[in-house]
Amino acid sequence: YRFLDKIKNHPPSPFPVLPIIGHFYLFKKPLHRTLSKLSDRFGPVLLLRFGSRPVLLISSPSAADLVWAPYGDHWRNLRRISTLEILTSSRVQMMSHIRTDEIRSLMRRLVRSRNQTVELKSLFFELVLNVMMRMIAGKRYYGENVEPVEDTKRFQEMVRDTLRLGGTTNISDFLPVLRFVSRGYEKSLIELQEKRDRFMQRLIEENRERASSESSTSLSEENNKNMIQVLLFLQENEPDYYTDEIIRGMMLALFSAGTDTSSGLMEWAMSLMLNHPEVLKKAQDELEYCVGHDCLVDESDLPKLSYLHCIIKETMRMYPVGALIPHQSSEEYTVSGFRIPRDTMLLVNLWAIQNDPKVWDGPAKFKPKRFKELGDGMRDGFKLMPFGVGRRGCPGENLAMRMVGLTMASLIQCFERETILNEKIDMTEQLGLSLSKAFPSKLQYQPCPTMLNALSQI
Ligand code: HEM
Repeated sequence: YRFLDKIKNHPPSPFPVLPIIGHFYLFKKPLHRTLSKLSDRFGPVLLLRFGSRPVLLISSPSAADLVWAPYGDHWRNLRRISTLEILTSSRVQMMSHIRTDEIRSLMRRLVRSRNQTVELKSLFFELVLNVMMRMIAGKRYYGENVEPVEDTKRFQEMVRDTLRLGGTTNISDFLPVLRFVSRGYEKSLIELQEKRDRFMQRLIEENRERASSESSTSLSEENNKNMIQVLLFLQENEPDYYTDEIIRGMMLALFSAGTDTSSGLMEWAMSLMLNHPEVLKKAQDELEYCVGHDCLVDESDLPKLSYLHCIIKETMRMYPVGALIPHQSSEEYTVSGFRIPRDTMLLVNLWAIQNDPKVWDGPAKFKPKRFKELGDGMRDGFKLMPFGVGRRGCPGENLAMRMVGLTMASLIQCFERETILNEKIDMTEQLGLSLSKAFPSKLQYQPCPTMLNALSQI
């Protein structure tokens, strides 16, 4: 290992990677915690080598501006399209009816299944998938009024395979010499990718046919367009730039970056609130004060719900769903006088930064109110960056905050909930690269008597 001040103008030296893997596998700790221990022991900025690959591990807010390092071409196009065309605030706003519809459909489902046990993970995951797929392609695949047709089955199977393969740790990512062990895994990944490509291409063709058969006026109305239609419209003028491959890549990027993250955050936040009834009570009081009982909370109410906003932020601080942000320098790069070699993987340990006792007061405590005291200036010091920062920061932040905010607000406003046998929810983290719950949170929902009237109207 080398500390950052020692790597100035030196190439990375080989780091014995076995202790990391040993810790990961033997002590069964999630990787962000293992790497955090390593940083505690050797320093907050380490240059390691995994096989032939230099890896810069950052666990300190003062070094986090390294995430500004240059990035490669292959992602630049997708990035540009997502921020300038697809996830602009006006388009996200235009699609608010989809989020409202889907959240109301979830509420009807919960009213119907009162006294039955529900699993938060699948509930939120299906909600977010429906929202994302309606925004992308105008179709939903789960819940009410969804026919079990071939297309639906294919989509659901594809999602299952993605979760199964995505949740597997591939040992050859850490030790490339063991590549032969993971050949079967790599083959399954390639097959899955081909399946997803065929599925996405079919959706593109369907929308292309619809565009040519529908009147040009109905499609020129921005409100009616899904994301594929927006991209096909752009393709007409710039076919070499907006190719079908780019459209498929865009769909996949939104689908994979937006679903697990948003639903994971909702599960962590709801579980934390169930374990802290005093926080839940304050959130209920806020909703009662700001919205009342006569109508359901709406996206336009979200700016008034400042305590709910603090709960979401505090959840993201304690359980950032992207706990380790990986970047890669496409060229040799110098920052603050330190030389970062080309092709270095920059791994920012967000979890370690956001849970560092030197930076946060009592970081293991769930204390939403700390954000009321600290205000929004927190970001400036790179102490809290659950969506990343700068030009590689998450382009879906606005969408995610609206979707998560409205779902949480609706559940808090309309339902009373009981954990199974009133036990505390187990907050153990799953092993793996993303930060998800090891055990699903299960509970029963009962509509609040005061909200029955408003609920009966949806
Ligand atoms: C709670 C929800 C979410 C969280 C916590 C989250 C977090 C993140 C983080 C940490 C990154 C990496 C930033 C970096 O590399 O510096 C990222 C990237 C990205 N996110 Fe999100 N995200 C969320 C929801 C979404 C949604 C809803 C979408 C879109 C529909 C989305 C689309 C993307 C895309 C396309 C990237 C890649 C950007 C790039 O590499 O340039 N995310 N997100």
